[in-house]
This record gives sequence, C-alpha cells and structure tokens, in this order.
Amino acid sequence: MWAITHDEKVWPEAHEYKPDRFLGAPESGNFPIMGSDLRLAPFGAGRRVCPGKSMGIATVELWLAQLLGSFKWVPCGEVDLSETLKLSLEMKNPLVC
Ligand code: HEM
Repeated sequence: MWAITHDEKVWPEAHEYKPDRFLGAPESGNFPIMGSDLRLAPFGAGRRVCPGKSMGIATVELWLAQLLGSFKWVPCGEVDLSETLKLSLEMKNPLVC
C-alpha cells in the first residue's frame, strides 16, 4: 500500500500533501474507500481488511471533535511529514503537546 500511495503514476506529486486529491476521481465522482479500489484503501483490502472500518467511518468525526474540543492547538514551527516505519508507519518527527 505504501508503494501504491507513493507511486507518481498513480498519484501525481505523490509526496506533496494535497488532501483535495481525494475529493473525487474524474471517472467515478469519488473514491470508494472500503478496499475495492487499491489506489486508496485506508482500511486495507482482502482477507486482512480492517474489521472496524464501519465503526471507524461512523465515529471518526467524533474522535476529531473530541481532539479539537479537548486541546488548544497552536502552530509550533513547520509540520514535518517525514515518515518512519516502526510497527506501523509513523511520523518521523511527531507533533508535540
Ligand atoms: C479510521 C479508523 C481506522 C482505520 C483507518 C483503520 C485501518 C486499518 C488498516 C489499514 C488495517 C490493516 C488491514 C490490512 O492488513 O490489510 C487495519 C486492521 C485492523 N483494524 Fe482497523 N482501522 C480503523 C479503525 C478500526 C477500529 C475502530 C477497529 C476496532 C474496533 C479496528 C480493528 C482492526 C483490527 C482488529 C485489524 C486487524 C485485522 C487483521 O489483521 O485481520 N480498526 N485497520
């Protein structure tokens, strides 16, 4: 999945942070995210697909609202989107709190 999401043939300027690229595919109007389109499969795909995907989709706004409501968010220098592979793919230089 990492290789697909960083493939310039799949995603032009793959290393740039461009969330608007996920708003819609020209041919379909949007991207299915449940695992049928491997260009964007945030829950994985196949036999090991995330069993919590429906719960995730139903509750992700709540997680975000809780974080925004519970903490004061201020800029702290430039956000570094470098990645490092540990048990999962994590930010190399995490956000600080
Ligand atoms: C937005 C929320 C979530 C995202 C983006 C996410 C993403 C993922 C991904 C990418 C995998 C690996 C799939 C693969 O190996 O192909 C995974 C696996 C898994 N997820 Fe999630 N997940 C989310 C929420 C949840 C929730 C809410 C639960 C449980 C309540 C959950 C339980 C699991 C479990 C148990 C696995 C391991 C499945 C296996 O290896 O057979 N996830 N998830």
